[in-house]
Amino acid sequence: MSALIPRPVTQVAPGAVHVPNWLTLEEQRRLVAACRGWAAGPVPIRHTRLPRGGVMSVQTVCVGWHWQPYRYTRTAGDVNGARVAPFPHWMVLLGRRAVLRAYDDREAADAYTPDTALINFYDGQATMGMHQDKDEESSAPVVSLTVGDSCVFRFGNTETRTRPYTDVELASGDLFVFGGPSRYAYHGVPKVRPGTGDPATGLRSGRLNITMRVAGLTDTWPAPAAAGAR
Ligand SMILES: O=C(O)CCC(=O)C(=O)O
Ligand SMILES: [Fe+2]
Repeated sequence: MSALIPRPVTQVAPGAVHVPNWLTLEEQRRLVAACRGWAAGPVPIRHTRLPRGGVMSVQTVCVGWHWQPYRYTRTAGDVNGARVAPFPHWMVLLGRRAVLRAYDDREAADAYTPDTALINFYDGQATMGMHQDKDEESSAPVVSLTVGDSCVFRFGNTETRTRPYTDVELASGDLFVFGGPSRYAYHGVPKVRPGTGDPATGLRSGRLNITMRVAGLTDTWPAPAAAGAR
């Protein structure tokens, strides 16, 4: 297919849109570099511990608000107690462009102000079970980006974690947005395809996934003063 012809957008379910090859290689490179920085700190990337003692196979670091099962906080009490990195304005703008591309709705795009992102790193074995994203106070759409290895993204229904679902192949640069009637659909990643990513993104192996959301929370206390600033 000619590079000049935009690839079609696929509606997987009402409000759930897949846009293949949305990010340029340069944008993917910049995302990889930004995520590398966040993975190093102030809260290092880690396998999230689950309340019943398990650990997730995916590694996750958050910006804006820290997610741990099943709430958002400003500080990472389950990691090192540090405050998470701020949500950068350039990522707000990227989120708005994503919503505009997915829904072709300027008003919805302009109103979209993501304030948290989960950055997930999958090695060849990592998977994510079927779940709903429902710890946010807002029902604004979730914007998901893939860089690196492809995966099978299973997009289901709002009622059960089982069928009916659609298996979507998400490749490097792809955008997936789910909002509206699909905002609370169950979804998961049953399989990553090792070796399918282009090392030119800066990611030698594995799959990077960034999901932006609107946590919709307000701070009840001011940020702790920096050491020495009292
Ligand atoms: O890796 C993905 O594509 C999905 C990630 C996800 O569902 C989540 O972080 O809640
Ligand atoms: Fe999710």
